[in-house]
Amino acid sequence: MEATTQSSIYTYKRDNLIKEGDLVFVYESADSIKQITMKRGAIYNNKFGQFPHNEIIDQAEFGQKVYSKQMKGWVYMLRPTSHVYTNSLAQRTQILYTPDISQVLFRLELKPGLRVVESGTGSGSLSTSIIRQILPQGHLFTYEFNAVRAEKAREDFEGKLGFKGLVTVTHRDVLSNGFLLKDEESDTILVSENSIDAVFLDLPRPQDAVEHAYKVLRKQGRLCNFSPCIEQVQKAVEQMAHVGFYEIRTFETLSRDYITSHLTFESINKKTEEEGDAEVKEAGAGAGAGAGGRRQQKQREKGMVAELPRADIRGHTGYLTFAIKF
Ligand SMILES: C[S@@+](CC[C@H](N)C(=O)[O-])C[C@H]1O[C@@H](n2cnc3c(N)ncnc32)[C@H](O)[C@@H]1O
Repeated sequence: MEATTQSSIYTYKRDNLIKEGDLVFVYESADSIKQITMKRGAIYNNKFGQFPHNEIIDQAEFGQKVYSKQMKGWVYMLRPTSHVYTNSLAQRTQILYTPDISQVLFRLELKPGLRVVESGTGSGSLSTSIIRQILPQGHLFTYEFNAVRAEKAREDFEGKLGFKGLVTVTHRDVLSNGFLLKDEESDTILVSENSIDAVFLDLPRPQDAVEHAYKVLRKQGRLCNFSPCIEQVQKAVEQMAHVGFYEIRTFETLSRDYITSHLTFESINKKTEEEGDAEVKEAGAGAGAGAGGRRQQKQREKGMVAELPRADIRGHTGYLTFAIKF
């Protein structure tokens, strides 16, 4: 892919330097990642102090640690990726997360050049991953019946994410009106019967969208439905079989995260002496205070690295049902 002057969620810049207009993910900690667009004169503020954009633009690189003006702490300036975007977007609805998104991209066999239909758009979490998978020649047609969400998604995709020309957001109730689509201005047919490679559904009463999906899918096109409850799955599956889908299979994705932690022997020993208890203290991951951060760095060197399961494991999100049109 060509180098560009603006880094969007899909362009890969060979030049690693952060420029004005670049979308940057500010990593404060694993649980706090903020999106900012670099603008001369602007200042990013957090608990560590001020981060003037002027001191970052044309000076810092993606992946670099940047200290606040007051030297009270630091953040990492990260390049945009789908995973980080999903974990930092403005949530307007329930969203799909990486474990489910991975299954969807893989089992729908999405690849560059494909034409995909999605409904509802929601917060655009899945949409961004689909677009990244099918660019540069593919296209996503995404439908959302909430007018405000449709407009916000259009703004995000065409503005800060740099997806103009790769996605069409349509404000529509797809259960009543289906997916056939025409550009009224140019009178061009955008979505016709048998013209789509994959359809993804994430909306209430999916069974009422199944026939619409069948109509626009080409032969061997793939359908995926995401439903949080099994009763909805049963109705959708019944309808899929009824309209002529084959290879209908449902999956539930359960994923256990492990966190890489730096454990300090110093803290283990101190605790043992004080309490006779070998409790382990984490030296802390991610951003930290300036002097404190350097102290932690030294402790880390003396400690060990361990993989610990997250306490707050994400459980059931929903069921993914896949089917093929023959
Ligand atoms: C759970 S959200 C989708 C989240 C999305 N998959 C994501 O990852 O960000 C469901 C969306 O479907 C929309 N929706 C519900 N019924 C619809 C319909 N009949 N036609 C179009 N969109 C609909 C809702 O407004 C809502 O925004």
